[in-house]
Amino acid sequence: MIEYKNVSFIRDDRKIIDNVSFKLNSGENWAILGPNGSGKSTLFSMLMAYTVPSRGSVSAFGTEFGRGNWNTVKSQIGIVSSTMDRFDEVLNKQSVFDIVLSGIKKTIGIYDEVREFEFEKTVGYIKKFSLGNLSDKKYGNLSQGERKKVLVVRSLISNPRVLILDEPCASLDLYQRENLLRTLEKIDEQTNLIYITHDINEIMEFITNVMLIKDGKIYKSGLKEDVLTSENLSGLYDLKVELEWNGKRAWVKVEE
Ligand SMILES: Nc1ncnc2c1ncn2[C@@H]1O[C@H](COP(=O)(O)OP(=O)(O)OP(=O)(O)O)[C@@H](O)[C@H]1O
Repeated sequence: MIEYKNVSFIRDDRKIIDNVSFKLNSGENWAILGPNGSGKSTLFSMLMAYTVPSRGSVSAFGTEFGRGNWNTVKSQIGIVSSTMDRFDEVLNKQSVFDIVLSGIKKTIGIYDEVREFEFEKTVGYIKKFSLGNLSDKKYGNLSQGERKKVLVVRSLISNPRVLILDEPCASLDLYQRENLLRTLEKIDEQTNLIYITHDINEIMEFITNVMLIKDGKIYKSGLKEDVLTSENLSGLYDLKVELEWNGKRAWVKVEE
């Protein structure tokens, strides 16, 4: 579905992304881990054309970036990241229902006539993702966790083939984090996730593959069980850590 071939992104003679090759196949959900500034957001912002590779090629759904209509590709990719924060002023005044509905229209705000099937689809998504109690509330009055959830559902309503979640649980308390993770569990299999995080504990059962990025390079990548090991994480963070599994989720202990 998505393929990066020998991709580099160079700024001021610095290789921010260094010769990355990566393939996301249908049915896979990837978690992306790496130290601050390792290039995680830059790597995947290429899919939204926020960043253009300096070398190599990026393809999605059979179209190579720069050689086909990337707007058609982008219409099949959703993203929830802090880049949405710049729309807060507009979003704050809107109801949760309208924000979810605007995901069908792919606009910030509703400007066109709403057709009945669009209204019904929104009702369905509000119900499926348990947003009924918030539906009439203004976005500006929601908690951080509720806001993130609304933005995720807004992205999902356009049935993206790939959804990029860039640190969706950052700054959420434990309760709100778990609530958001439960929401992600309800996502259809047709949507493949790219889940960027700093927290190993957020890597849920639905994550099938993991990529570890260090200094713009892939440090390790593959099946979750193979990549998430004490040895790999110790090397990734230059810190002696021990990974423990509690059933289906893992967490790390830093060794003294
Ligand atoms: N357009 C650009 N021009 C110059 N430097 C850039 C550009 N885009 C990203 N960088 C730099 O590239 C590095 C990687 O940034 P990026 O945000 O991708 O890292 P990250 O792994 O997502 O970090 P974090 O975990 O802190 O969010 C940073 O040092 C950043 O300042």
